[in-house]
Amino acid sequence: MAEPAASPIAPELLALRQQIDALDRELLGLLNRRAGLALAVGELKKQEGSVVFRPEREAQVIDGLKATNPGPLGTDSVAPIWREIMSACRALETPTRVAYLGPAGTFSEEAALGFFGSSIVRVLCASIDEVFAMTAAGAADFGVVPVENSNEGVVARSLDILLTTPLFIIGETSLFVRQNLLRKDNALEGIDVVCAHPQALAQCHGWLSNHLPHAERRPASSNAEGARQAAQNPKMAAIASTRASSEYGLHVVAPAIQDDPHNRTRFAIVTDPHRHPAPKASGHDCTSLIVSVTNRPGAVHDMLVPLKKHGVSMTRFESRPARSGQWEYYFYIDLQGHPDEPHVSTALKELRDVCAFFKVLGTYPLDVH
Ligand SMILES: C=C(O[C@@H]1C=C(C(=O)O)C=C[C@H]1O)C(=O)O
Repeated sequence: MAEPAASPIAPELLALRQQIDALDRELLGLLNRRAGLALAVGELKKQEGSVVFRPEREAQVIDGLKATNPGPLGTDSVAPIWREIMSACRALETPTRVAYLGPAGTFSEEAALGFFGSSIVRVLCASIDEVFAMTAAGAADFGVVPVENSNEGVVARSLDILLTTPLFIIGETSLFVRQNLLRKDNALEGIDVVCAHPQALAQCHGWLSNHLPHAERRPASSNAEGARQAAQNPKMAAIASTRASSEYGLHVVAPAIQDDPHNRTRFAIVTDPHRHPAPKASGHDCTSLIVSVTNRPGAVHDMLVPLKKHGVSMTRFESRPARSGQWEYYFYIDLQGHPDEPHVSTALKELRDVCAFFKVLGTYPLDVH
C-alpha cells in the first residue's frame, strides 16, 4: 500500500523547530563545557585521593536551581533533568557501580536510576542480602535497598541487616509505586496465577479480590521475576512496573491496580564507610539511628528528652523486636539535621548516654525531587 503523502510543515512550526535545533546545539555546547569542568574536578579529587560522588553537593545543585527556576519549565522537571546531567558528568570522573535487587525492571532499579541517573554500572542482585554483601565486598560502590512502604510498613529484611551491617547510609530516595497487571495476552480472562513479590500482592489485595478472586497468588523473589515467568506462561499474570512490561514484552492489562493511589516506597543508599566519607551538611539533612533502652518504666520517654531539649525533630520512629525473648526492641529513628550542627551533636551525645545500644546508620541529604 502506498504511504499517505506527508503534509507540508507549516512555516511557523518550521521556524520554531529551527530555533529549538539552534538552542539544542547551544545546550550541547554548554553541557560539554560543564562536563569539562567535572573532569577537572575529577582530576583534583584524584590528586587528593578523595571520592567522586558527593550526594550533598548534588542535592545543593538541584535545590539551588529549583529555587531560581524562572519557568515555564516545571520546577518538578529540574531534579530529573539535572540528575541525568550530573550522572553523565560523574561517569566521566569514574564509573559508579550500583547494586540493587534485580532482575531488570524492578522498582529498586527505578529507584537506583532515579537517584544516580542512568550513567551507572548496574550490579543486579538476587536478594536484599546480596545487595549488602556485594557492596560490603567492594563489588559495588553503592547499594540501593527498600526500607519502608507507605502502605505495607517496614521492609523487615533491610532493617534487620542495617542493624549489623558495617555499611552506612549516604542517601535516600522515594518512589511512587504504581503496580500494573501484566500479561502476555491483553485480557483478564483465563488468568490462573498472579505471580509477584509478596509486598506487591499485599499492595493490590483489594483489586485482586475484586477482579481475580479465583486466581492463585504466588509469591516471587521480585516483581520482575514474576514478569519473567509470566512472559513464559500465558495463564500467568504478573504485578510490576510499566518498565517491566516493556522489558519482558507483556501487555499492561490493568494499570495502577494498587489499593492506595499514594503508594510510595522509600529506599536507602548504602556504602562502605572505609571507602566513602559521610556526606557533609547540605542544609536539609537526615540522621538515621538504631537505639535500644533497657526495659524499665519511662525508658522510652527518657530517650526522647534530649531531642526535645535541643529542638531536634524526629521524622520516623519504628520498632523491631530485638529477638532476645524479653519483649525488648530496637528503635529505628530518623532525626532532622546533621551532626555538624551543634544542637544535633549535643542531642546525639545525650541520647547515647541513655541508650543501651546506639548505632548511627548514617547522615545524608534529604531526598530532593
Ligand atoms: C563535579 C563534581 O563531582 C560529582 C558530579 C557533580 C556534578 O556533576 O555537578 C556533583 C557532585 C559529584 O557527585 C563535584 O564534586 O563538584
